[in-house]
Amino acid sequence: MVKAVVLGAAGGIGQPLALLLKANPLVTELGLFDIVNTPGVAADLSHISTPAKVEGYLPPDDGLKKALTGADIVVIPAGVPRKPGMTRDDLFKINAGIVRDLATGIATTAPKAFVLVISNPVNSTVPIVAEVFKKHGVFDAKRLFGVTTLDVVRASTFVAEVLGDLSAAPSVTVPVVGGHSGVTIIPLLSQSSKPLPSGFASDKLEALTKRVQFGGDEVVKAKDGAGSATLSMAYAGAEFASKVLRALKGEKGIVAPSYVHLSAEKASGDALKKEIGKELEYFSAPIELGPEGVVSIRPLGTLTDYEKGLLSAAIPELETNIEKGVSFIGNSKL
Ligand SMILES: NC(=O)C1=CN([C@@H]2O[C@H](COP(=O)(O)OP(=O)(O)OC[C@H]3O[C@@H](n4cnc5c(N)ncnc54)[C@H](O)[C@@H]3O)[C@@H](O)[C@H]2O)C=CC1
Ligand SMILES: O=C([O-])CC(=O)C(=O)O
Repeated sequence: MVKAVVLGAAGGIGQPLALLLKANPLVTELGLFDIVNTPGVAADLSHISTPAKVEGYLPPDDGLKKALTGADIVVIPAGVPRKPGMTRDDLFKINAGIVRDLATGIATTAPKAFVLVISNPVNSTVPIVAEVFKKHGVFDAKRLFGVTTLDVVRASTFVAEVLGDLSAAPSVTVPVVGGHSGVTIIPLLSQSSKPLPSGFASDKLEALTKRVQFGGDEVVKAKDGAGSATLSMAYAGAEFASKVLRALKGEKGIVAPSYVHLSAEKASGDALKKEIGKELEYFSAPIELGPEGVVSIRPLGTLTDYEKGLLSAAIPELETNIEKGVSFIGNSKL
């Protein structure tokens, strides 16, 4: 029996993500929470002929607590999306408080659940969840994940496009490490499972790297005020959730990049800090998953000089984003 819960389930990401979780045969119960519209979304999904029993909850009558009771995995896409001209950090003002309050609900009702944070800015919202959990004495770094899968999905697609064979996209794997905003997104294209064409020019490599780093902006611009990536994010979120669930069920050797606290597995986390050359608390790297969550954090491996430059450029912004999330909770009473 597996209960999955989506917080922000009526939104642009929440609805298609809930659909994909309803379609996942590993899920037997699906709890949907939002401040609006969840009864309708739940009624609609409940007619789909898959195992999951679906319930929708709203804030009155302890809806958050009811949604979270018995949760094994909680996915959080609640919060406002970007409009053209905004950075992800501009969302902090509104989303930090939303994520803090939802994290408080999880800490008190489902402290053992795996928590997958989608709400932006991920580089700061994951530390917010961790700090809330620490205040409640329930923080387990192995179970907290910032969802960076969309960067990986984009890298696979864009590399396949460069190779002129979109049908290769599902089998192209590119480690994307660092964080989830602009220059903190570091695609390690030299490690693509399908190499780029030999003699791939450096200006093309730079353009491809930038496309992965700023793929979110491409969608924000195209949607022209109507929000940011929702469908590709729902796909990516469901992919990552499915890997976490398969690992929970005992499948071995599942690896997926995610933004985690580097204490999640001490030896490999410390080794990664050495590779990065900085005492960062959080970083996105390929993670081996198991029934208890993080089993180990994989090393970055050999970086090209260009990728080393990307890493150096990412570190100051990551540090600032992490500190912003940590100090938001700071000494505040919850
Ligand atoms: N990690 C990633 O790769 C990505 C993250 N995002 C982020 O995901 C978030 C959601 O994006 P969209 O779904 O497009 O936005 P949206 O506005 O369509 O949906 C957000 C939903 O959250 C709900 N919500 C607001 N406050 C809430 C609360 N206190 N409790 C529960 N639900 C609440 C809203 O009612 C709405 O239904 C944004 O912060 C966006 O930046 C978006 C794409 C990719
Ligand atoms: O760009 C945004 O604001 C949404 C997001 O995180 C992405 O699409 O990667």
